[in-house]
Amino acid sequence: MSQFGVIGLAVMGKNLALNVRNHGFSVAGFSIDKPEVDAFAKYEDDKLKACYTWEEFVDALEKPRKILIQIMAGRPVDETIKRLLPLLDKGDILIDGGNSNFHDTTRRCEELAQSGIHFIGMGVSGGEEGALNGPALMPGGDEEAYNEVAPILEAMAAKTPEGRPCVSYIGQSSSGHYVKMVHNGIEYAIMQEFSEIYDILRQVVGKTNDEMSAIFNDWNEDLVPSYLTEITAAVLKQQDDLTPDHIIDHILNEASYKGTGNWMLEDGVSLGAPISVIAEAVIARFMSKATTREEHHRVTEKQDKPELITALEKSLQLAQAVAYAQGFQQLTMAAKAYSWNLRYPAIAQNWEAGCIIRSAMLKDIENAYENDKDISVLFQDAYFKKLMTNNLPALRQVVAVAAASGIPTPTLSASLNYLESIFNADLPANLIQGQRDYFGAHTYERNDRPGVYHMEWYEEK
Ligand SMILES: NC(=O)C1=CN([C@@H]2O[C@H](COP(=O)(O)OP(=O)(O)OC[C@H]3O[C@@H](n4cnc5c(N)ncnc54)[C@H](OP(=O)(O)O)[C@@H]3O)[C@@H](O)[C@H]2O)C=CC1
Ligand SMILES: O=C(CO)[C@H](O)[C@H](O)COP(=O)(O)O
Repeated sequence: MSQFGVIGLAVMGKNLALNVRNHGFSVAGFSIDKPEVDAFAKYEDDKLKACYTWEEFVDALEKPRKILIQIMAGRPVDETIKRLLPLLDKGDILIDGGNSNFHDTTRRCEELAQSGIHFIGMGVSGGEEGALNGPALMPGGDEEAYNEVAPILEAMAAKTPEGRPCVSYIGQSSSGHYVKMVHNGIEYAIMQEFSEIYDILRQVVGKTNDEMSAIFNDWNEDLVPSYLTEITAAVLKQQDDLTPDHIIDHILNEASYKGTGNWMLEDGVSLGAPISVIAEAVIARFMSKATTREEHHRVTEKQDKPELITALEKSLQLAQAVAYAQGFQQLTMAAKAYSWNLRYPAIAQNWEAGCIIRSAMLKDIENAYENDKDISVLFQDAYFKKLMTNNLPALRQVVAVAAASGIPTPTLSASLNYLESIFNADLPANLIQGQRDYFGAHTYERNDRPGVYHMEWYEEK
């Protein structure tokens, strides 16, 4: 009998199953796609079983069954649960490891609780390589069920540099999938920040692909050590296999998306979360498909100055911190709105290895929330306040240089505007309140006395 089951044996499911097996647990795998099962069967041994029918799969599992569903999110997950339910027993545990929308997970938690099936909505990050060698896992939902599967999840998860597993119970209901959604929103933001820095390096500083690759490699050892820095250097260096050029110069500049970043924005809007950088990153992907591609005037004078390259590195470091800060800010607002008891140091720890947004900075974020779990803005923490003070002049300089050169910097500019606004007691929203009260009698509050006021701005005609 197998200790763990995986449904869906595409890139993620197959590698997660192999990961479980490689950590000494027996695993059974099933997919509705026969070629996927055939490919999986090639790994068969005394700890790995490939199953060709739903019944064979369910019967191969030890009770209570522990089943990871790793398939395309959306309706396929509901269809799979519907197909499985008659074959399961009360007390069995279902884990949805796909990128499911958290609203679907909330509903599934409620529906499955009524059937006596324990349900865990689990965010998974790390791509193909992470799935095999150690992903970051973000499980939420039934805590009792989490404790049952924790030994397997902890064994398969990535480990932080200190050897701690990148998995822990996130919280109630759909909070695990919510945290994965926020992870992806941060991912969109940091990726867009990299692309803007790349644009300035090539257009304004005039660096070649190999030079830019070397610069990102240097930064990976310096102020911006992260997986995304590492792969940016690798992507820029890669030769094309169809032409003598670098592949980057032949990749169409339209960014696709499956939607998790968009979902974060949708919920951010409903919560009133000031996630401007993530919003700009989502919209930048839309813009990459919407642009007319007509050339406009750009200042072409090159500025190959070491000071500008240093300013770009400091800007990227600070903008990356803003992306994380906005993600955590939305998490704190969601925790309040949805009554989740989220542990922010544990979430930062879960992201320290294995996932796409892993970086050395996450340890500093873990420390910040360990020191004060109630900070509403990451830059209230002493370490991040100092980072902001040190790097803000560089970010101002970079945004100004880009603007003067006609280079769009939606996320770098939004990062700057966030920092200029978030500690600003003098924002001009008083004028907006005056206008609202003028045209719509919407009332306003005063800064010198309590209460709600309305001004008779004009005489009625
Ligand atoms: N790829 C990545 O880097 C990451 C992916 N994820 C998430 O993990 C999940 C799996 O991703 P990935 O491995 O890339 O594969 P896909 O997202 O491409 O999903 C393919 C799998 O879903 C199965 N499937 C589709 N429709 C159904 C259905 N109606 N019933 C049962 N199975 C169905 C497919 O079977 P069939 O071939 O028959 O259609 C196949 O096994 C997704 O939710 C994805 O968002 C999470 C983190 C990273
Ligand atoms: O979850 C992931 C990484 O963390 C997946 O790779 C996801 O598909 C990335 O999002 P998008 O496809 O929208 O860029």
